[in-house]
Amino acid sequence: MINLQAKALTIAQMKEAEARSNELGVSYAQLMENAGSACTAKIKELFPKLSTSSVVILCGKGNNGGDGLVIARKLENSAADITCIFCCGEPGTELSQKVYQQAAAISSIQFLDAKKEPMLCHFCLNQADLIIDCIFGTGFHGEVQGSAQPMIGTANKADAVRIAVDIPSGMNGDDGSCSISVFRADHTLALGALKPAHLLEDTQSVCGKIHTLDIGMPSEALEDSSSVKLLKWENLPALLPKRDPNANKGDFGKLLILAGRSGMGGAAMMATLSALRCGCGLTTLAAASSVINACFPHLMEAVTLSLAETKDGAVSSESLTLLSEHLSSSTAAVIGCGLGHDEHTEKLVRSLVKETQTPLVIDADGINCLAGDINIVQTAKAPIILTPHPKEFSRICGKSVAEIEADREQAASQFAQQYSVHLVLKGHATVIALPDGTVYQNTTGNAGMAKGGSGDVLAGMIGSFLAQGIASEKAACLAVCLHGACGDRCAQRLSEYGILARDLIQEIPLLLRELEQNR
Ligand SMILES: NC(=O)C1=CN([C@@H]2O[C@H](COP(=O)(O)OP(=O)(O)OC[C@H]3O[C@@H](n4cnc5c(N)ncnc54)[C@H](OP(=O)(O)O)[C@@H]3O)[C@@H](O)[C@H]2O)[C@@H](O)CC1
Ligand SMILES: Nc1ncnc2c1ncn2[C@@H]1O[C@H](COP(=O)(O)OP(=O)(O)O)[C@@H](O)[C@H]1O
Ligand SMILES: [K+]
Repeated sequence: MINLQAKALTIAQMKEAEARSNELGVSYAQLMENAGSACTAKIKELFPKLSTSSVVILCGKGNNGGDGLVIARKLENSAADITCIFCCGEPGTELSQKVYQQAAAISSIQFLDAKKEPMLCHFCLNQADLIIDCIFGTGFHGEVQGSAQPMIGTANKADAVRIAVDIPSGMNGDDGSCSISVFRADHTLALGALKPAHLLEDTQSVCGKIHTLDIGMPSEALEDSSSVKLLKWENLPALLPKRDPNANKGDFGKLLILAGRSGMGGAAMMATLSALRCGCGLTTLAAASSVINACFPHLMEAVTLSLAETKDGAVSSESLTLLSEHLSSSTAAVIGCGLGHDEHTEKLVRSLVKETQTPLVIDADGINCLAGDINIVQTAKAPIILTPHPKEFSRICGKSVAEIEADREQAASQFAQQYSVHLVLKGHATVIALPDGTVYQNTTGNAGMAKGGSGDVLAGMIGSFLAQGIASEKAACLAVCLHGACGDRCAQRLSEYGILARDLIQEIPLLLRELEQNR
């Protein structure tokens, strides 16, 4: 697994991360102290008028309440007055009791109990300039009950800035479901990492603006979890191997690209040129004879293999033996870009996928040729990377495009695990899902790339890295993120409207140069 920071940690994973931090020497008490410090710094930044302001901190009896008590202590000299309201009785955990003792020693902090002095609590909330919500965090379940409920009600109506610590009280951190009574925040300070609820569209009006705060958890504690990992440009230098100075072309692999029916020569060319630009030793384009004739003058560095063509311009299944031979002497293959889909190509593709042991990237029509019975990928002998866009994915996974788009990571991961393939689900924030359940989400790329040809470029790039012996996971991550970065650079220069897929190919060597320098 490539070690990257997780996009979001579930509550269970967060608890694991806290336990690992503890094992690595950052104690629970230290984490709470750090959380209080990080929140205080962010609150000062978000609320510069603090020195003339009344601050109310709503505290629960768990550790979220403990965070509130640390914040009260740390804000002591910065605010005009500070009131802590215990909404569920006095602190109940060992940690929160300890920080309560420390806060209680400061005479300027007022402590109220919502059950015993409700009128005074409502009054303070109505007078407050800033309300900080520390009633419930990751330990919340069910519906808000008891005195917490009216406190949240008054806080939500008060003319104050509202800041929630970790999770707005009344919201479930995993699924974002909300109690009838939920604290409505202008800002939410996510401690250590985002929780899944922070990322949901439906919860944005409850969370307000979300800020993720570093609370000093060691990066190993956060990285080591199985949730979605963000793939960023900064991660790429480590994925690009150094080329051996003594190497020859045979050391950088042989890629076979089976692409291009008549009329789709552009796709074949695009995949071939991008493979060449990504450093493969020898790249062969196998395509319908009319495509080879048209492309040949533009592919000086590639080997071409002219295939028999049907009267409709498709690659004929007669080429099976020839292709099998070439495939067996290749170190990787890309199948599908502009290949077309008819009975000939289907027979050809299915036979190759069934027999070969050469690692495959299957794209576009290659995927369509398998859609009739996708179980073939499960029994295939070769490692397979599938690169569908959502519509192609819909044909092989049995879900509608809307269902896929509703949770792209989940849909991709389920498929990758079920069929034991690497799946690259393309589109905005391309998802890379591995058979072991690991999921990456790409952060590069833009809508300027939503044009015919961009996907062919990506297929060629993945194939090229794969042919050079880079493992499927790294080859897919490297190519996807680099491809998106090429799109971003091109958009800066040429606008999202004006970029062409061929511009992405020209950008590849420039960005590879930057990666080589940053390695
Ligand atoms: N662990 C660490 O190292 C660190 C943790 N940190 C902080 O701790 C937070 C998690 O703390 P936590 O686990 O104590 O849970 P928390 O959210 O405070 O609430 C639990 C309390 O609420 C109660 N309760 C729940 N639902 C209820 C309901 N519907 N109505 C009424 N009561 C209800 C529940 O009662 P019970 O379920 O036990 O009956 C229990 O008493 C986390 O979000 C972060 O802010 C940071 O400081 C960093 C270090
Ligand atoms: N809005 C977007 N943001 C980022 N990348 C995008 C966006 N739209 C498309 N792309 C990328 O462009 C490529 C388009 O591929 P695809 O849909 O297969 O097109 P084609 O096969 O016609 O080239 C994919 O790599 C995809 O991730
Ligand atoms: K909270």
